[in-house]
Parts: sequence; structure tokens; C-alpha cells
Amino acid sequence: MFAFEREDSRRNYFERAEIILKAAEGWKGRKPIFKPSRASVIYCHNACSSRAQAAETKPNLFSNIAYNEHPPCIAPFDTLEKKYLEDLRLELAHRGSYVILRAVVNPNRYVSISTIAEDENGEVELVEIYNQDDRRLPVSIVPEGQVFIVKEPFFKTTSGGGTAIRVDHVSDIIFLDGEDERIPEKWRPRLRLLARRPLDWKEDGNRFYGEKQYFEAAQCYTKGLELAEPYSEIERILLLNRAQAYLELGYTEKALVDADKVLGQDPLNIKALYRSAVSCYEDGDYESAKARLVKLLKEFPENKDAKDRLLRTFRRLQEQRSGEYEFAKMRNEVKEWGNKKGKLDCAEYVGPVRVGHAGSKGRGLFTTRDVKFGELLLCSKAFKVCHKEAKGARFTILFNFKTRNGQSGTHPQLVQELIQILYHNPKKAKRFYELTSGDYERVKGEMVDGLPIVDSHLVMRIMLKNCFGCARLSALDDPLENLFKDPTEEDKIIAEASPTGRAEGSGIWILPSYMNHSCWPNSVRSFLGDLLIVRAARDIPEGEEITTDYLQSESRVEKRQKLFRSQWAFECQCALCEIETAESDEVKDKREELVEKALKFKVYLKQSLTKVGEGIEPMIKLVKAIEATYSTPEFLYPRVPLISPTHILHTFLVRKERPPDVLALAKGALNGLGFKIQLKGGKLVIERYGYLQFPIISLFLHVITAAAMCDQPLTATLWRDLMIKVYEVVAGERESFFDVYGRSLLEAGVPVD
Ligand SMILES: C[S@@+](CC[C@H](N)C(=O)[O-])C[C@H]1O[C@@H](n2cnc3c(N)ncnc32)[C@H](O)[C@@H]1O
Repeated sequence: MFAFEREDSRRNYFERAEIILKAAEGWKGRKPIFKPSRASVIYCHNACSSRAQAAETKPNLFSNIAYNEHPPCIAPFDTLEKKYLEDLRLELAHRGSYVILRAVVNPNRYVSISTIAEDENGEVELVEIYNQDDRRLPVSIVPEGQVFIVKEPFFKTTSGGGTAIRVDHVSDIIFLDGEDERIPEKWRPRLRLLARRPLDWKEDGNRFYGEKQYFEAAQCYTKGLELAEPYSEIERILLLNRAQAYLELGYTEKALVDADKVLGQDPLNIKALYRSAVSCYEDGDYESAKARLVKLLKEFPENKDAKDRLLRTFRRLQEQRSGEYEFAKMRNEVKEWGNKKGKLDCAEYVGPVRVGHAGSKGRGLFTTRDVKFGELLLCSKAFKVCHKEAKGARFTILFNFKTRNGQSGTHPQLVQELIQILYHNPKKAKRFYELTSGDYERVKGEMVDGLPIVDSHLVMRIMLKNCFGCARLSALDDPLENLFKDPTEEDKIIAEASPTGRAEGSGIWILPSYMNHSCWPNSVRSFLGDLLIVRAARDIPEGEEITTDYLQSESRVEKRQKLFRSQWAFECQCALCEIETAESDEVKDKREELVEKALKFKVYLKQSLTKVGEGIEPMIKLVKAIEATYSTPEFLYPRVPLISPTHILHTFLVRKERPPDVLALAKGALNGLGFKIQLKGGKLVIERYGYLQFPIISLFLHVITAAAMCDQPLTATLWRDLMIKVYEVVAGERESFFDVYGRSLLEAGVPVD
């Protein structure tokens, strides 16, 4: 998140937009003074289409502005009154009304789908349609000539100074097909289509399906179904085909309804049994999937697809019960996703945790029994995740002039994709709607005109409160290489603007969303593809609240609190915040200044070894000076801002071959984070747990490397074993340890078996 005051390449755009939108508030309820001609509106649209096309070839970084929230229409269409474009007034959602429009151009997609549409009087207006499914081409949603209704249209000034009807809520727009009686006479097709039979629609649908155009295929099957004789053979075929198209689209609930309808007529229909089982499987309902597959295999014991699926179902049930996963295989799979979107084939695991009341924090997650350090608390599958690595990931700077804050990342894309899930899977949606939305006032009603009401602003609010920034893998294969990798321009903009300071994707995981924040939490979260893993960062007694660190940042208390207030509307009262708040500004300013200086030393490391030598002594001084700014014992006040500088220092020292210094300093650094590590019974044990997040794993590596270089192989091996244990906690699994650190250990001469 960033403040508008900041120097930014986008500043001009936002400043200009702010002036226009401020002025627009004064025009509320008025007609626009100036209406450009039809020709010029269409000319501007076409110019934008060329720009939008050009933008698709560049990295996708969009700008968007958060508008006043206006709830969706909850009134049925037949209770609304028709209006024309000339009746619309600025900055208003026209409650109780609708407009009927026809697109006069083909659309373009920038942030929204934009088109120019006319009303029956021939007046034209720009229409911005948000939150439609990204997988569809805009032209398949609103082609030239498409007639549509906008319920309770919101008419507004655009950031460029023009006007537009903005459609935020998917349930507010109704696309009419050629046969619809609501289409005005003058827009009806002159030539009526020859009477079509369900079979024709089936064939059209199959053609679309073959071309992987699943929406269009499903639409054709629906048309066929409208004409099909009830209980006929063609009805069954159309239902089965539509179920398959829905499965491809991820509309599992709709697929199940279609397959079950066929089973109602033909209980042993093999395709219906299989497709219904797949719907249940994809929804994580493995018991139902199993029952359906067993039934299928009783009748058709040789069916290979069903046998394979049943085997997979047994594995999922096993994962669900035990929390035992094939992590190594899953990790390799994630690595192979490349720039494709991916989803792991695995179940959720809910360990010794439950949702309960957490006093003034609202709900929270609690342990149901005593838990040991490192234990798996839960593995949650993403409700929806937008990884930045996936092709088509859209990074957007979303600006809110009211709060003067920007939010950047894949969040707007996440909202858009969430909306589509909620719109098409209403049962699944219930779990999402149970998440907190802060003080947002929710509209009453779930369905209108037979369709789910989806309030985009509510989805945005829930997303902002509950989403996690994420990487595809918490542990990258070459961590040291990563330390020196220069961020791309795109990474820099996003990193500056994101709440965590990192350029990352974002996602929603339902159960982890109930975890409240602590700056020194008792759990660690990690990511493996679309799986979020939470492990205990220390021993946790039964009934204790499980906390997570929302920011995972080394920044100082005032900055953290500002973010908590603006994004999550709370003030953190954890022990760390209390101690840090009580410190004087002078001490904190000094520490911050020293840390900033220390971080700059990274530049020496990137250069030659000769340069490294120049960096060592001043860097040691700086680290010592930072340490000296602390007066409270480390087991109460871990030295978190020292993690990065210490890592840099140790890398310096190892490169200049000063292992004894590293050994002493790295052990001291772990101590400085609150850990007490002792040799007991020939093993190293953690006697006191300190601050534990992924970056501290490098401190272990430094101890091991240094011990090996000091000819202390036993010490190196003991620390390696402890490092594996800690790695499991911060990376979620231990199977990848040698993939990630094997090379560094081998180079240091530490055994890797
Ligand atoms: C992701 S939700 C956590 C679950 C939430 N408590 C609930 O009832 O659904 C984030 C919200 O929880 C509350 N919260 C989280 N951590 C908190 C803390 N340390 N102190 C007070 N409130 C907190 C804030 O209201 C925040 O907006």
C-alpha cells in the first residue's frame, strides 16, 4: 500500500483523475453539460481499442480507481421502470429503473469490458462492464448488435472527464438473446431464424466444445434444453453434455445438478454417474465421489476412468484424515506449471484446530489439544488464487481517493475471478460470505430473477480483509542466487505498492482466514502451489489462539500499525508492539537509519571479492551498533530488523573465509531472535522458541557452513539436522530440503544424506 503523496510514475494520471472526480461530486444529480456526438464517441472507443490491444503485448500493469460503493440491484426485473439515456443523472445509481441498450461497436477490454451502446432513441453512451469472466473474449460477451438490460444503472464521470454507465455487479446486467420478448420491436432480427431443433443446438454445442469454447457450448446446450421434450433421449444427452462443459468451466455445482437430473431418470447412466462423481471430487466432497464411483463400478467393473478416479479418491480421503501428503511429488508438479495456471490434486487437512471466539478480535482459530513445535495444523486449498507467475496475471494499481491509498497486485483480478466462482457456485459461495467484511453493510437477498446476487464491493471488502499475499513456492531452489537477483521494473512498482512490500500473487483460503494477527505469531504459513500450509512455530497448549503474521515485514511498529489500521481496521496489541511502542523515537530512528545503511552493503557482495573485503569491517560495526540499540532482553524483544543485515554480513564473511566469526555471530543472531538451542543427549534441541519466519533459515545455513569450514563436521551435521526440522516448519514440508539447500551444503562439505 502506498500514499498518494509519493513520487510515482503514475502520479500525473492519478492527480488529474482526482481533480476530475472531485469536481464530479458537485455534478451529482445533474445531466452532463456536454454530450459528444455519436461519431466522436465511437471514434474515441476505437482509438482505445487499439491502445488496449497494444497493452496486451506488454507486461500487464493497469491503473484503476475505486469508485463510490453502490450496492447491486435486488429488485426483480418486472418491478423496475424503463428509462432512457437522456433520463440518467450523474453520480447516481438509478434505483427502481432499468435501461435497455444495444451495442453499436465491438468491445475492448482494458480493466473492464468497454462498449458503446445506444438506446431506442438513438442516443449513445459508453458502458463499462466489470467483473465478467476473463476466460471469455469480450466479443463473445457483448458483440456489436447485442441487446442488454442494465438494472439500476450507475451513471458517472470517468477519470478522463467523459461519462459512462458503470456495471460493477454481474447480477445487474442481463444479456438478451434474439428470441427474448423484452427486445424492442425495432431491434428484433428482420429475418427469423429457421426453426431449430434440440439436435441442432446439440451439434452447435459439440462444435464449440471441440474448440474448447465451453461457455458457448453450454449456452447451446441450454438453448437445446429449452426446446427438448421432457424425459426424452435428447434431453438426457444435452444435460450430460452441458454437465461436461460446466465441469470444464469449474461450475461444479451446476454440473452436479445436470448429472443428477439424468440419474433421476436413469439411475445407472454411466456418464451421469461419472460426471456427478467428478463434480463431487472437484468440490472436495470425496465421500460422495466415492459412493458414486463404487456404484458405477458395481455395474461397469471394467471402467478404467472410474477405477483411476476411485483410486485418487481413496488417496484424497487418506490425506484428509492423516495430513500425510506426497510433498516431493506435489512440489515437482508445481515447478512444472511454468506460466500455466495450476491446481494441485490433493485434499484439505484440518488438524487440531477449530474456529472460536477471540474477544474483541472477532472469531479466531484455536488449538483443540496440546501441539508440538512443527506439527501440521492445517493444509488448506485455495478458494481462489492468482499467482503472479501464471500467464495472464494482471497487476493493477487500484487507487482509492477517499483513503488516498493505493493497493497493488493481482487483487482486482482475484476479485473478478472470485465473483465468477460465487456467481456460478452459490453453495460454495456460502463459505466465502461467512468471512469478515468489516463494517460493510450487506444487501439482503441472495437471488433475483433466478440468478445469484453478487455484490462486487462486498467481494472486494472480504478479499481485502482476508486475502494472503503468496508465492507459488515458499522455498525457492536457489535461495542465495535470489538474494542477488535484481527486481524487474514491474516487480519494483508492485513491491512498493503492496502491503507486504513484496511483489506477489494473492489468494483466498477459507480456514486460514480465521487466524488473527500477531507480530510474533505462534504459527508459520507457507505455500505449495495452491495449498496453504500452517505449522506450529513452538509448542502450543490446548485452547490457545493460533496467530499468524499478516505482514511478515521487518518494518517498525508505526508503519505496521498504519497498515493494520488502514487495511484491517485494528490496532495490534501484541507484546512486540507494546515493547516497541514504549521505546523512544530517537532509538527507533537511529535503529532504522543503521538498518538502512547496512542493507546498502549488499552492493559490495554483488561486486568482486576484493570489494567484499572493503565491506566487512564497517558492516560488522553497523550490525553491532544495531544490536546496541536494544535494551530489553531478546527473549522478550527479538531483534527482527537484524535478520537481513545479519544475513548479508554472514555471506560477506563466508566469502572472505572467516568462518569462526560467522559461527559465533550466527549463533548469536539466533539467540538475538529469542532462540535457546542446546546440545542434549547428542542432539541439538530448541529449549526456547524465538521469532520464526522463513528468512531465519539462512542463519542455520551460516552456522553449518562455518562449522564445516572450521573442521567441526559433527557440529555441522547436528545443526543440519536441526535446520531440516526448522525448514519443515517454514517451508511446510521437509522433502524438498536437499533440493533447496543440497548444493550449498555440498559446497560446504556437509553430508547431504
Ligand atoms: C482475516 S480476519 C481474521 C478473522 C476475524 N477475526 C473474523 O472474525 O473473521 C482479519 C480481521 O480480524 C481482526 N483482527 C485480526 N488480528 C487482530 C488483532 N491482532 N487485534 C485485533 N483485531 C484483529 C480485524 O478485525 C481484521 O480486520
